[in-house]
Amino acid sequence: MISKADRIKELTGILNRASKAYYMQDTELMSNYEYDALYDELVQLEKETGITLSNSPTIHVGYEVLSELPKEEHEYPMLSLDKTKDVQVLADWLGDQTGVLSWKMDGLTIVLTYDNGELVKAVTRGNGYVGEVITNNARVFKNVPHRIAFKGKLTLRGEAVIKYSDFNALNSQIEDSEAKYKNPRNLCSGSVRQLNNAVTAERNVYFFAFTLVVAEGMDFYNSRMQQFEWLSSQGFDVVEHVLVDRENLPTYVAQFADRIADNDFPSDGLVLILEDIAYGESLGTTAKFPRNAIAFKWADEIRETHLLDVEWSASRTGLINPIAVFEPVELEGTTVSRASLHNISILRALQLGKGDVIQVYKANMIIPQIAENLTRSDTLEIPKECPVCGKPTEVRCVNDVSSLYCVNEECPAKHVKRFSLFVSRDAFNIEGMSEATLEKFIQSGFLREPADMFHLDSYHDVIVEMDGFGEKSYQRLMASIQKARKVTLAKLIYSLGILNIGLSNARLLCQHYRNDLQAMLAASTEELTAIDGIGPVIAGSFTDYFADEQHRIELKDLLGEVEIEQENFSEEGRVFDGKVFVITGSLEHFKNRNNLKALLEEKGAKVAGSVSSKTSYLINNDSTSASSKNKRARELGVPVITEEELIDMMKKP
Ligand SMILES: NC(=O)c1ccc[n+]([C@@H]2O[C@H](COP(=O)([O-])OP(=O)(O)OC[C@H]3O[C@@H](n4cnc5c(N)ncnc54)[C@H](O)[C@@H]3O)[C@@H](O)[C@H]2O)c1
Ligand SMILES: [Zn+2]
Repeated sequence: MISKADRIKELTGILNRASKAYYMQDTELMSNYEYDALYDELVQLEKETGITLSNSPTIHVGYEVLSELPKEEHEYPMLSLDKTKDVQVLADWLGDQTGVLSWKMDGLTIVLTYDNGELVKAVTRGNGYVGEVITNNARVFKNVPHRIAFKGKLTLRGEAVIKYSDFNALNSQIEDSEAKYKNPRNLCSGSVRQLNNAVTAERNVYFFAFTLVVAEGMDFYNSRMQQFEWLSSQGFDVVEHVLVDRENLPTYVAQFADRIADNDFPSDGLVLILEDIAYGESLGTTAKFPRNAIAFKWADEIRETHLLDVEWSASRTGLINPIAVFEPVELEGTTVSRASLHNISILRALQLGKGDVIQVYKANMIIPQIAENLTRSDTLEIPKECPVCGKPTEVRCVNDVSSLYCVNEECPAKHVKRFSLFVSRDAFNIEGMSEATLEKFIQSGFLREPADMFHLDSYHDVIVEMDGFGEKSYQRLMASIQKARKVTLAKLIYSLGILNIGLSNARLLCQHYRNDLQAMLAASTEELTAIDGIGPVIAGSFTDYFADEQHRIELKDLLGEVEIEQENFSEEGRVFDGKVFVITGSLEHFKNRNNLKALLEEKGAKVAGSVSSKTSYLINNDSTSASSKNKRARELGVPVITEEELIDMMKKP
């Protein structure tokens, strides 16, 4: 049995490592549930023994500020909040006072300062004493007023947050499943702490005020509610709130709870602050918490169940993720049977084994997690072999987080990227084949080389049983694969993912050889370099790729599956041979720039990114625009034409 003092030391270390990962590296060494439980244990031990180490997380707030952003000390230090999960404790805490109950928003806390009616400063909470200056970023938040009617000095605090809907929309545009953002809080933290505010502007960050710190010369009649009302009148969005007393508190808490599932703004609980400002301030603070406010965290609905298995899911970068599979349980209204275990560190901390009795819950009422392992058999083996390729795995430790990796360069799990290109719009254009689907097929061993794409029908029975699949979606996918069999040679070459061979280079090659693939493959690097537009690097990539016997076999297999569409490479169609175009501004006739570019290239033109003395035409529908391209074109005497004029030119022989 270790002594209490030793346990205090141990817990302080564990919690500090977890905080560092959580706040600074956007990773988690343990669930919030476990963090809070260990934290409570530490608080208890510190109370019993009277020992608090100088680096104890119970007396420090937030994260150390290590970014490249400028730092600034807060005029009024920002503390954390004491918490409870018990409505009764919350009611007792309020006693005979009235309080203001609001969402505890889950983003990044920011302090704004206005002077003479202007936003002059925005600083993050940081470690509570020193934060990062992000004034220019705050200016591009969706709803922060740049000017207000009040001319005195105003300091207020609030939470910068990103909506679930915006978070999901952004993630859906990221094809690479590992580059996706983990949650709106991580995304918000990254978006607000940018060095370039153009990035912040795109992320739709909202700011909700929750504390008025000072408003010079203003009298709020000692009321938090008055302060909130006044902030609204100045143009701020104030966190949604309601005035409560001990009697009606439980009803209001229940009403907030009912709305979590539909709330587009992420929250991780509620905050209760005393309505009486002066009385609240007279209570003072502890080392870490103000005494005039308290946070309420949702008492998670916890269910006991049995761990059936841990699945290991390999991904493109080689990372192998553990997923717990358990006997299905009802949680917050849905049936749950799986929960991510995140990484090896979390898995080891839980000492799992098949058949263990585990407690599961939904974090913030949304994401299934394992809270506790009651039986801790610790018999689970971490696979020594990759579930996909069978080659040895490796546990790697980065920033105190251990994760399992497949180190085999040839592991099919890593081929997802390659197949993503293969099915993309400019290549085989297989609609409905998402990266997630590719990953499943590759993991199951259905896709090893490109030609395999056309044999997926042999796995019909397995595919229709897969998660997210049914007979209907299977048929739809097969139909788009069938459709894709007809392809131009240029697209086929592009689809192979040869280094430096984009679609336009593949087109150049096909044009030059009039689609004669054998001649293309027989050409030497020197011969290819002689083609206009093909340099030694591109030529070298092409010949290197096909010097590999395996690549030639794969190409042959693929050719056996497809029908090459003949293209017209006759000189007549090439009305823009040797011309150089630059496109700027928005387009009306063509869907997008890539479309127009492809058409121009087909007609023999080159499309460049900037105007130079070599430019033949600048395409711009607004010839009066003050854009730099327009200006440069005028300086150089390059004709500026509209899309209409361009279309006319194409018609001419
Ligand atoms: N999983 C891990 O490894 C890990 C590590 C560290 C921390 N954590 C989690 O973070 C928590 C501690 O976080 P914290 O100290 O940053 O914040 P907190 O949970 O103590 O929350 C207090 C802060 O919430 C903000 N806030 C949001 N809405 C508000 C409102 N309406 N009114 C007033 N304040 C509002 C304020 O900035 C306030 O300071 C832990 O309980 C734990 O769950 C997890
Ligand atoms: Zn592998």
